[in-house]
Amino acid sequence: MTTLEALHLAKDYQIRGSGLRPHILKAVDDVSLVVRPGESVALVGESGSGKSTIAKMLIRLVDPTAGDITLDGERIGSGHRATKRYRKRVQMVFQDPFSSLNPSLPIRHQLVRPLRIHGIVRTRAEEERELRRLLDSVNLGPAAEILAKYPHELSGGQRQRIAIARALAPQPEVLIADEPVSMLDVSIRLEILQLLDDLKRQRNLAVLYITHDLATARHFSTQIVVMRHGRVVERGPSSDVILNPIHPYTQLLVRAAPDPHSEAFELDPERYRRSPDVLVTPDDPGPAEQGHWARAWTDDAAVAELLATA
Ligand SMILES: Nc1ncnc2c1ncn2[C@@H]1O[C@H](COP(=O)(O)OP(=O)(O)OP(=O)(O)O)[C@@H](O)[C@H]1O
Repeated sequence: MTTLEALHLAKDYQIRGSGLRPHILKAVDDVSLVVRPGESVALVGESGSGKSTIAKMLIRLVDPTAGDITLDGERIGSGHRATKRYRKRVQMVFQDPFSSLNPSLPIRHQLVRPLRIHGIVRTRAEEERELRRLLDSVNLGPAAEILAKYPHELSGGQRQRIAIARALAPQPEVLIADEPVSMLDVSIRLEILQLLDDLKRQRNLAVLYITHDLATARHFSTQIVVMRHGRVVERGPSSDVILNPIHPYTQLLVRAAPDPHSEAFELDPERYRRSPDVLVTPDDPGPAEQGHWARAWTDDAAVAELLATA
């Protein structure tokens, strides 16, 4: 199985404001991290700290200004073939299940394409078997019914399960999940996170979990990496970072979230269900106000489809 490593990654953007001289924004500045098989690393930090830019570099949507990305110690080559080989091994689940699926294609089509393109299936019989296996793995069924539906006929949670199934179709070894539940109704967030956790165990996946939510970061990840203004300010085993934060910024994040010694941080599912807002941090305005979080690149179903198929 595969270890994904980012070494001294950096991304600069040139910013041109009206009346201002162009300047360089260091969106990501010298970030290194390792995600090992069967392990989940949570990347946390407030809006604009550079988390999504790291995801975009790791999935090869954006070229780093500096630094390296390696799989099992090997650098990633450039060009279409190398990118396709890489994306077979490293897949991504997007934030917004309402726009990451192509609205004009039935679910069958959206799952079959990555299976065929990455050579997972060759015959019709294999196709049917693999489609059912994929739907089973995300707890969706009956298969014939789901496969015939269009995205608008599914709930947000069902769509995110399909998006996860599509990411799993190439049989990746690394999964990057960028705020995978923040657009979903609070009542189903835990289910989807539990599903990702189960899949991680069953498939020995290396998972990078990007989130604002310290409680789920602690519960679902072995390590937490805290980012601020493009840099890592603290990292360590999840419980250590949450219960004994060292950097003042991490202390601030933890203070702004529910009491780390409280049940909420233990992520008791019963309590979560009874008071669904208990895990909503100040950075997380809730599904109704999250429109602005849906960035153009995650909004674009074509990008999500491209990642699964090329
Ligand atoms: N294409 C771009 N051009 C210019 N600046 C960009 C671009 N993409 C991101 N940025 C800037 O880079 C910084 C990091 O953005 P990024 O989206 O990575 O943060 P984030 O931590 O993922 O935030 P959020 O949690 O809100 O998604 C921000 O200041 C953002 O405005």
